[in-house]
Amino acid sequence: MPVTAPFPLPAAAAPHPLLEARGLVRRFGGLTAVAGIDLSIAAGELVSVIGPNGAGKTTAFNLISGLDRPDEGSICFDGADITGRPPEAVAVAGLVRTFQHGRVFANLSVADNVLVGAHRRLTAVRPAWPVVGPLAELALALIRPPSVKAEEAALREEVREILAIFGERLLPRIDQPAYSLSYANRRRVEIARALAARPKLLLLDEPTAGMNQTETAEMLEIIAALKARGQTILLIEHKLDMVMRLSDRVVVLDDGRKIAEGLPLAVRNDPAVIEAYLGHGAVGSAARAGDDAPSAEQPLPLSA
Ligand SMILES: Nc1ncnc2c1ncn2[C@@H]1O[C@H](COP(=O)(O)OP(=O)(O)OP(=O)(O)O)[C@@H](O)[C@H]1O
Repeated sequence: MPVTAPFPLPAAAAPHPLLEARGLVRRFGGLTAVAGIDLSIAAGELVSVIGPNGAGKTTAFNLISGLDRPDEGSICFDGADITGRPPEAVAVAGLVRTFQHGRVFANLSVADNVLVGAHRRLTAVRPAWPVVGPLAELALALIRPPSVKAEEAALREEVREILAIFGERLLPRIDQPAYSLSYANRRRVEIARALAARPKLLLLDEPTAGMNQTETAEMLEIIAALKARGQTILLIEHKLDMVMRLSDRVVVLDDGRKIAEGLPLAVRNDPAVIEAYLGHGAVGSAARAGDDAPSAEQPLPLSA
């Protein structure tokens, strides 16, 4: 499914890497969920984070996106220190995420859900006046002068372009409330909303969780097309086929630590990675059987 929308991507102002997290630590009581992780991503890269259940992937995402604060470590994004900053500020900086289980505004239409993502980009209806700004915004929203109407019309057109990325999945439902959508469509709407913010870095937390094979294949094509037009993406994904096909680089977490990082095939064949998924015995028996590692036809048994 081709990405037809030509809407522009924001340019990253910073020298590479776009994101650089160093020494991230997050403890929950006696449990260290993230135990000193470094993670970087350059503009235009697609990096996947994989690892067994409980490895610390979502916790790391929460730290990077401002949903949670690290106990130790620093996060630099596009040249600015965003460590411990709230999610709204991180999103304004250009780092936008989606969630493992998909979050949409159930009573808003598909179009309005996506428009919410573009809210920060409004200028005509959001005068940057101190103190009276919010009141002026309310007045402008009620009066709707031509400048506000023109901005809204342009954004609504952009929403259509973004929805077109998902083929016929969302466009015919543009005015339907999100609660009436299928699970897979709600997840697509969430990604569309993230794209409406024109993120410099898009964090996708298991975008195909709960999707069937056809839906997963479609999502793979969409992510590949986003990548092809230069979108920088950090992806958590359990489906290894997808990871292998999409990633420039793969980071493997286990027990809160980074145990491997590199090109997809190298990571897949890394004994430490195989061990993390299969345990010592499985690596031993694979070697005895003459296999160095699970092959592309015999993927690591990542959980769905
Ligand atoms: N808020 C929390 N309070 C206590 N423990 C937590 C909290 N959030 C995560 N954990 C624990 O931290 C560890 C890492 O969890 P996390 O969700 O980051 O793993 P994950 O790699 O994303 O797993 P999955 O693939 O199952 O989503 C787990 O042991 C989890 O139970």
